[in-house]
Amino acid sequence: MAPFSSSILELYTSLGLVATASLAFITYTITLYAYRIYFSPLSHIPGPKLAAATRWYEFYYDAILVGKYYEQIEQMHKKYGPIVRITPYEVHINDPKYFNELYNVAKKLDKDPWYYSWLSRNGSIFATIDADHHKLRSSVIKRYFSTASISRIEPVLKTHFAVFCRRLQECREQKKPIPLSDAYRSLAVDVITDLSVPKSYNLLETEDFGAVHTKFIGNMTKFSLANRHLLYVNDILMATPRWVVGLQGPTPLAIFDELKRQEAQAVAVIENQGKPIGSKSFPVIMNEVYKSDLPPEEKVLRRLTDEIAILIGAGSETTGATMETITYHILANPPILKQLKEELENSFSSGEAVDDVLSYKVLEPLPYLNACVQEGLRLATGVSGRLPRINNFQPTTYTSSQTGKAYHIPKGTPMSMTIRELHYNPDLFPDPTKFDPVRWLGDERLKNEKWFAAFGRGSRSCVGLNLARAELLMVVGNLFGKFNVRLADGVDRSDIEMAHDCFAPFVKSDSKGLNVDVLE
Ligand code: HEM
Repeated sequence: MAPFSSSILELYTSLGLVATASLAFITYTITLYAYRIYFSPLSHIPGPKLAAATRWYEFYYDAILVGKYYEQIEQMHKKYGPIVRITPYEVHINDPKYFNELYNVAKKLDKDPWYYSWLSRNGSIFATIDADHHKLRSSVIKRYFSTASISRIEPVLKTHFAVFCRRLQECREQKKPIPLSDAYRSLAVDVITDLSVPKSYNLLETEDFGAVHTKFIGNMTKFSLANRHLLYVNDILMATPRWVVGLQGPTPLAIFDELKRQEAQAVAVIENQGKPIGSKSFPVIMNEVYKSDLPPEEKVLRRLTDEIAILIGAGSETTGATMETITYHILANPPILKQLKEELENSFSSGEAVDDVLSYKVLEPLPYLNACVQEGLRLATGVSGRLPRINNFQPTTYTSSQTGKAYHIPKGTPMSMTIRELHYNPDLFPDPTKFDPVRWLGDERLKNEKWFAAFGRGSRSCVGLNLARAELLMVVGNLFGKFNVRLADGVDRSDIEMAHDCFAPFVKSDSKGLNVDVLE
């Protein structure tokens, strides 16, 4: 046994080491934070000092409070003006006139690798960082969803809308409310999986209208907010044996299983070498990607899995949430409902409206229907994230359109803007929270188009916009052209409005969802 005096000496020595290490860490942290606040090339950009000092500030609002940093950023703009430093590395701009300048096809900007690391889907076109690499990867998918492609896709859309209408009829007969929040997202998942992967999901056929899958997307998206800050959380989950994940509870297990299902689709594409399997008589996107002249490293399992995961997520949550917003506002505004129904009734013979699914082709020319969809896209803002871009070649000068003051932004700095701030700006859209389709009719439309950016702008704008528009017109056209529906008891606006920014807008956790009754 060591003598008493030598134990004390050892204790003092180890305490001394701990104290020295702690002191060194504190000194380093203070020096680093002081450098970031007072000496970094971004120190002249206004904003809260804590946000400039450390990313833990954002972590608190983003990962702990779950998608609440957007509210802080709004407050920062109110206090500090149109440009603010929101992290040690990133500036955020709220100046509508600058939107088209930042998100401009003529500019070769990269995405911010940190921000887009959120889902660990770097193989997808969505999360591809480098502008040239993105151009290479996105060519096949962009072709697939061109404006002209919608007539090719229309029979697939009609098949799934027929299931949607049948499920509505069943609810009418059984006098049961229909959970549209789930049904809409599942409709969108069924369409995008039919078009893009070997095995379609057919969620609308399930008893619960695909509620389990909707929950998966929500949980996965929220869970991934931590991944952005504590890198590799998602990768660790996927590398963990299933039984160990199971010990963490049903939510991680459901996420794990669904991600494995997405991977299995990529395996099927590779094993069949892009040849169709099953009964699909139309080209499937991921098979087209596999058969394309992209280099072999663009066709490996991880890259195809990433693309599939993003197509399913991007193609469903955004579209489903927008359908939900449009439907709620039409039902909550009887004069709008009346005008829309009149337009639909005057456009089709009663037989057409009753027997068949109203197709995109017949709905597309209707002005009031289009105006309702456009206004819903504005209010829903299907992407609430802040979309940071980086100019890695040269610095940027941002000049405030309000004060004329110029700010130097060094090259390599993530610069972000938020579509929502454009769409909810009262100078551009008076009474911005009001659902008012008239904004999109006649001359008003010409004036307002300039400030509409639901699908983003520039070279990284939405590849699925033609598909999304077709789905939105068909859902609103069929729901109100073929059925009489009303909001179920207790449903209000707070059930469909954004409460969390998880890149996509998510409603409050105790939302009742958009439930409607289908009337005779
Ligand atoms: C109302 C529905 C939709 C809205 C509001 C919407 C909005 C957007 C926005 C704003 C972006 C740009 C994101 C960024 O800058 O990081 C985007 C990108 C994207 N969207 Fe959509 N989207 C919708 C539907 C769809 C659909 C149906 C698909 C299915 C194909 C889709 C697939 C994608 C993909 C793959 C990207 C990444 C594009 C790229 O980086 O090249 N979206 N979407």
